[in-house]
Amino acid sequence: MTVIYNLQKLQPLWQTVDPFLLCAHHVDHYPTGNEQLGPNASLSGHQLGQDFIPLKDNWRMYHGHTVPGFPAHPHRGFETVTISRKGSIDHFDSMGATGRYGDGDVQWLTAGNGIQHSEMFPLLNPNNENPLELFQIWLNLPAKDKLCAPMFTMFWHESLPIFRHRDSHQRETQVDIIAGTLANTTPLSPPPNSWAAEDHNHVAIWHIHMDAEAEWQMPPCPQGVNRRVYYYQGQSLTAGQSRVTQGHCFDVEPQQNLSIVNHAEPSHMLVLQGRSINEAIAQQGPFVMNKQSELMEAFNDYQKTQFGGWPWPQADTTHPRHQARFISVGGKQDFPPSDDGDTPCSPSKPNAT
Ligand SMILES: O=C(Oc1cc(O)cc(O)c1C(=O)O)c1ccc(O)c(O)c1
Repeated sequence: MTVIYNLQKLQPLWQTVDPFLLCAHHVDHYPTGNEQLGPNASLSGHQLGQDFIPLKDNWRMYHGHTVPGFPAHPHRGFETVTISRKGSIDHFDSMGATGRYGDGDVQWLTAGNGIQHSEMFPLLNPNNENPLELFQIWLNLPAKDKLCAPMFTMFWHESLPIFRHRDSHQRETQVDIIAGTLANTTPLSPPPNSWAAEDHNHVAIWHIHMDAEAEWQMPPCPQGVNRRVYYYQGQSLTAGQSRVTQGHCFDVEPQQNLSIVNHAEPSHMLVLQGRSINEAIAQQGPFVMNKQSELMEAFNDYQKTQFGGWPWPQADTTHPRHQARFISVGGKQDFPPSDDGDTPCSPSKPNAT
């Protein structure tokens, strides 16, 4: 029996289904970093401010001019989940929260009634290349929660639950659990207004790594839950009875086990799963509401209040090169768990270029 369907080639912005709105996978091979933490290379050939297509190098500046990334911009009506895999991200927002995270950490930001934030990718290594890889996922909020208070949540990679399975040949499948229980592995708590906060919505965000030739059965989920698998790195595998090559996504019949047999190369997949919110969507750029009139209200409110303003020196502010990972929210600092029990240093003043 076929248990996968809608097999399709991945588009530059990965195609998503309700309750997800967007999934961007950024992979950039940045060169060494300069004094300003930007690329130590010529920027000619990059369409500065709008550099999304790597025409010249295999890296992009996105909306950045000096440092790559996304300088201050607003959101309303949904959540961003940023899964860093390689490299660092400097966060600043209109609530006064800031931080540096990366290398597997996950930031979950409930934009709710409105927030401005910046996400810059500082190139911290002046002597070597600065690879960056991250996923930015937009998870919709239901009408009842679209205007909730914004909230900043950080999952340090040291605390993320990991599910591990070894097949009969000791080949491993590892699943990093950002949301959604898998077998007996439960996730960290999502933000309280998230669609993921209600168990019966079965929201899952899983990052899967399978050894070459590993075999694993993804357990079923309830009828009516959308489960989409993005196969983005590897060579090929068999999902159910279908051969799938890297660079494709497919949907899974929820009520059946999905057998995955990996072929000769290690494979990486992302799973986005959840019950549909099933409400009308009115979207313009960074605002996602249910009706046109609510979009107008969003633009008017943003013009009037700037969603709290911008309390930082610049729209593309970064932290100093040697700043370790941290967050500061509501004046309270938090650091990744350390093995040696040492208290990490407090953050220093941010950079203004
Ligand atoms: O790239 C797009 O979205 C983003 C990805 C990020 O990693 C951070 C961000 O702040 C954004 C963003 O807010 O735009 C994107 C979004 C929509 C779209 O039509 C695109 O072509 C790209």
